[in-house]
Amino acid sequence: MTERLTLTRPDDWHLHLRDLDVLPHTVPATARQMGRAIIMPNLRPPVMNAEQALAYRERIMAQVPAGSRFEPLMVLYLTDNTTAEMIRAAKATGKVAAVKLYPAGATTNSDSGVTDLGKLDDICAALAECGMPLLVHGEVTHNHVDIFDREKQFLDDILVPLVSRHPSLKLVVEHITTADAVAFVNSQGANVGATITVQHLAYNRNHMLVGGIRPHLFCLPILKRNVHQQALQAAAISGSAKFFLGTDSAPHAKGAKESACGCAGCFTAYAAIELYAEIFEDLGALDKLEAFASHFGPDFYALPRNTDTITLVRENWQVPAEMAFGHDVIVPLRAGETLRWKMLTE
Ligand SMILES: NC(=O)N[C@@H](CC(=O)O)C(=O)O
Ligand SMILES: [Zn+2]
Ligand SMILES: [Zn+2]
Repeated sequence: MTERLTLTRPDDWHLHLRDLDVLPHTVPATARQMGRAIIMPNLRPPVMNAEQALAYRERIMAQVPAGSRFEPLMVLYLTDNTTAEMIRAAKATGKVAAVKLYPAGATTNSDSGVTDLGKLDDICAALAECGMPLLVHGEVTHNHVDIFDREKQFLDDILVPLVSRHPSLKLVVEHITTADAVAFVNSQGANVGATITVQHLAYNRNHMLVGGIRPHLFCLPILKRNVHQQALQAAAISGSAKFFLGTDSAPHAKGAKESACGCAGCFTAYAAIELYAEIFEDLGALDKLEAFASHFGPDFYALPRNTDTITLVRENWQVPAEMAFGHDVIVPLRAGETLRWKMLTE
């Protein structure tokens, strides 16, 4: 049995740090493990232009612990008013790595998102020209489409035509949740990839709904049936460079989750690599973890792989029931449970 595992330092290609008083908690949690992270722009108001991205980056950098070389990779939030010129200006800063498409109303703080996805052609052309990836929250938002079918419908209605109009566009289907998304990504060239979260690998909708409703497992896109979970697991351990680590760690205060109308999002950043290690080990594929966590993401983004390493040791430890979160508390994924891997801190 492997007792100790040394990996190239991983990166998180999908992360929510939020802002202001919670940054002193969210930034160190990720900076301890990850070399870089793609910082999601769904603040209120969102990060819509280069200037806002640089200002947000400064607020993040102010909370990076001394000695850490953590680098936040900033992202612009597409709205109906984003122009190709704004994309080029963001690229020119050298600090903005990607652009995020949230269909309006699809998820947390997405009300300023794009309302007419048919009008994205100029933006996609500018992105393809800059070599900047388009990151998508891939769900349609129509009332008549069942919440469990929204990802598949987005693939069929939006992404298939989009990639055929922009064959060289780099596209990341974020936090994929279905066998359909795995098949879509596999059917495309090397310019189309996907992130896979801890929660979508570890759980299916039964875990969330059988025996009582578990609000801390509620995230978007929502957990699907077990056959989809199995397809995601197979993709993650397949060794295909199209699938890489993106936690979608999305903290919401305890009261906002344990509520009559609870927020979507799971907090996993505190032990992201340990959580993935446990899943990969359970799937008999610990040897596939390093490429998924540390190689395929930078390769896709055309960035160098990290040159330092982290070490995990087999050691049981109990996840706290709650963690500090600004003036509030947060309930982490797997609160109160025992994890079996622990990252050594230098
Ligand atoms: N994934 C989630 O359930 N929530 C994310 C938004 C997102 O990534 O869709 C959040 O910002 O809370
Ligand atoms: Zn999303
Ligand atoms: Zn997210």
